[in-house]
Amino acid sequence: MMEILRKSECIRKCKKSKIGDRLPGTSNQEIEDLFKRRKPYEYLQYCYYKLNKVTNAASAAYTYYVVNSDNRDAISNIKFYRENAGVRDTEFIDLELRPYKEHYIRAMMAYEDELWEEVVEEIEKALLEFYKEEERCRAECEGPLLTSAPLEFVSSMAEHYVSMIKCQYNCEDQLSSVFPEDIEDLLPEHYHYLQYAYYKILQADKASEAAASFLTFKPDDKIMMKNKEYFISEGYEDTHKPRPEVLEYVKRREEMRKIIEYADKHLVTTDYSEVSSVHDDSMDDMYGREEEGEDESYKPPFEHYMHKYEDVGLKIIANGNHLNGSKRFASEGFLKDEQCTELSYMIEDYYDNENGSRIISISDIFDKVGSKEDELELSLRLLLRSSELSRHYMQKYYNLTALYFKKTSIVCWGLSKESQYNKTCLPQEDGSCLEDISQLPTDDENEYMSVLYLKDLNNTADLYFLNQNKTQSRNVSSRCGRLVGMKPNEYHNVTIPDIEMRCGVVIKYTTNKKEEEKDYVQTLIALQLMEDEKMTVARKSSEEVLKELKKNGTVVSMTSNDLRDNKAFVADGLAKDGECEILQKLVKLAHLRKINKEEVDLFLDLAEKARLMVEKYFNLTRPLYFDFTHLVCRTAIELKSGEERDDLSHPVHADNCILQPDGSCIKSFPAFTQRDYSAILYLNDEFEGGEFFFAHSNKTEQVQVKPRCGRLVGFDSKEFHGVKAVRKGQRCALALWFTLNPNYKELAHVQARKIVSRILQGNAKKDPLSDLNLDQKDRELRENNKKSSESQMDKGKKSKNDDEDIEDENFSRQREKDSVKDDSSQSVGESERISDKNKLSDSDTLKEDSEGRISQKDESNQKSEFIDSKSDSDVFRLTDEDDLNSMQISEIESESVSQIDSELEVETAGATCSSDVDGQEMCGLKFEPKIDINIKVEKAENGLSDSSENTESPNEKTDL
Ligand SMILES: O=C(O)CCC(=O)C(=O)O
Ligand SMILES: [Fe+2]
Repeated sequence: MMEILRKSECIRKCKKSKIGDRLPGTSNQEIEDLFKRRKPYEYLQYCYYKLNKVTNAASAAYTYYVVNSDNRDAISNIKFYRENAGVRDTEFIDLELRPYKEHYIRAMMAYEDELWEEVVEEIEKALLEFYKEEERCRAECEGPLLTSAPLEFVSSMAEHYVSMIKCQYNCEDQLSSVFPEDIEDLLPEHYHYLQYAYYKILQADKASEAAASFLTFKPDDKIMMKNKEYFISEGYEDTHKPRPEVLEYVKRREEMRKIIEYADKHLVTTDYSEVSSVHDDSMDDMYGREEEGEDESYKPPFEHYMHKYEDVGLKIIANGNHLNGSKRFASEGFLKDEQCTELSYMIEDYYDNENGSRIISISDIFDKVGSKEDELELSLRLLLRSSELSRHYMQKYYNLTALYFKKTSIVCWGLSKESQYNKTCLPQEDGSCLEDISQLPTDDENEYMSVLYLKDLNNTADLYFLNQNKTQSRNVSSRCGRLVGMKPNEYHNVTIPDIEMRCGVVIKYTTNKKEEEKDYVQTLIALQLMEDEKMTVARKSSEEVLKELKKNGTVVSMTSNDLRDNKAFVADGLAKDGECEILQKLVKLAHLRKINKEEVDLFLDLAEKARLMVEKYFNLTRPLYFDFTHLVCRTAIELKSGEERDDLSHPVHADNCILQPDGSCIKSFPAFTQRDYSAILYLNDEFEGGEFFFAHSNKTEQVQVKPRCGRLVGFDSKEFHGVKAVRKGQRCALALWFTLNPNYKELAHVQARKIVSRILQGNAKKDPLSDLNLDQKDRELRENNKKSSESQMDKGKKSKNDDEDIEDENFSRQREKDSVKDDSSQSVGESERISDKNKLSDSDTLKEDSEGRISQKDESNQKSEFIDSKSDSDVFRLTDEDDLNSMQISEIESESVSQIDSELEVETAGATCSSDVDGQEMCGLKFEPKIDINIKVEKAENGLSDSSENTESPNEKTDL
């Protein structure tokens, strides 16, 4: 077969040099995805229903529900079949549940109950079935191939063969979907369980064999290596041998992998839009290229991690095979447009060096921060966050155990034209020039390098990678958020653009801790010190605000004790009725682009009060920062008379981790791990439903809180909670997420505060955002901002009683066992990426979180994914420049209240349809089995909306 692949490669080369590359073909991906999502069952259940075959319909509906448990129709259909069609629980059968899954699930349950014999029995059965299923899957790959373009015989064969192998290789991943999510390393996991269960039932020989089998899949697993030592020391060396089926399986996969790798390297069809071959070389390096000094031992771990990153928007667009060298890749999705702009601003006032490049180090930037207002500081923090994300990604991509920053800088080319005239300069990504490509440093095996581009330059300033002979190059264009990874000694050149500058964050990394960049670490420390200083000043004014709150009747009405020991509290009276009304209008008016400064000021003021309450109640020793703030109103869609809903508007989730089916919550990428505390300030109670509740890890309800104007619920972001559906009326709330990590400070918040303070002080400019980045203005603003935060704090004070001291006791009354977590080690930016795609394993959590981190252009999608589709939501956030700019308009237009009210009426009355994820309009829901709408309630087998412990709304009992 290898011979055929080689021949095919040869024919392609010939054709390509004469005729050019063939166009990319159409893919079956969409259809495959639909099947993966079990879409046909949705139709099937409807057809069965129409044919009056209710039990079959129920099973089809259930099969669909298993992987679409967020889907509104899937849920209401199950409910319908159970409650209206009398289908019993036992009759809901997952038609896709294969025996290997069933046994595996049973084994998991037995494991929970520590029934070791049963674990062994079930896992052994699961294994048998798994191998059978895997074989079946491979056999199915041998079907006909839908080729995209007519090929000659040899190439057809090669293409067919390779796609078959790829399909077969994929079988393991396909089978790894056991629950709705994939289980990574499902097959090895079997042996892990087996090893433990055999050990528990004192069959150490079998346990030792299972351990050896597991290690065949994962030879570096530390725990299992320890176990191995144990078994050997206990005299089970003889039995420490992998099972034959394991050896066979692993060997087969390795062979398949090699073929795929070869094919990817030599039979690749170029994607014109992303990576293109610039000048094709002659035929002479056609064979034996693998011997050309490329590191054959290197295998990018695409299989697991990299796919996970793709799911959250970090997508590999070219790997080493596409780029002429094994240790090169290009991925994208690392920065949003506005973040690129933000980072590009930072480098404007620096100078070029004699090469014509501009190299700005982290410490250069930090030096400027000292004398500037917050924006530069926040941009620097963004730089640190995105560098951290790049580091994290590089480490995973190259499968390294540790990777440290060695040199971090922003490098730009093209501001000065000098280098253009300097013919001896071969510009490099790190800002240096080579006279000759052979001058490249020799490989330092500890060193890696990445470039994160900040500009979209349409093929005018590409990076060219050369092959070992320097005869053939591949290029990657500069695009905002695109990351290129390489070894620093890779042969490459940069093209300098004609008119614009070409900028990227260039990082050199090292696997050697001793070489870690001091500047980077020192900058982090210095930023922290700055923070501490600022906080000392801020503390003073915060005491004032808290006093004021107390005086105005804000009370902590429920503490952790009243909230089933959740690390949480409820406070009342934080906002007055009039204030709640103003904020509700703000949501509507932002929508209509008519907001004014007082409203935004109030928004900021209340957000700040909420922040202080949380800080105070939890007795935090470190400051809390706004991570994300938004105002959201949900309007229920009218149901027909007789219709009821008992589902959830926000499914049970935690705000900073991903709730797993087993009740654990994974606090790691890609969750919003930086979020430490959450708070919701409610603005009204003229609606039905919409109760907030804390929940157990199994998603059942613990205790409810009924929203009302001025009521604040504050809690540790790790607490499980949810929101019941809004059945009637409109529910408005200000939702706030806080972080202890200043690197996640919300830039928009700082900017908005600045703009408002300027306007409030009568300094209004025509375009308040236009000069935010100018030094001089910044200095001026800094002063204003200081004053304004004080003035904001004083706002609304009528009389001041300095003798009245805050009773700290009430705030700190519920001092929790849990200490405040330090998340500063979390890699940044990660979560921002997630938001863009809503694709995590536990979609509930993501949906919640996703709202927080989206760029404006994504918002329409995001909103519709996130919201309860039986309600319509309006959102106001500070991240929209247009909204902030429109404050100017409202100053001039100055709306009358009656006008505003009539607009509101019109809007609310019209809000009876909502968009689903695909943007389709859905109106008038009926209780008939349906397809294509989303909502979330409990799994069918747990009983729908099984809310157990409803409590009354809380009483006011503790005085501030
Ligand atoms: O609106 C609420 O009461 C809570 C919302 C929430 O939990 C969230 O957005 O994460
Ligand atoms: Fe939440």
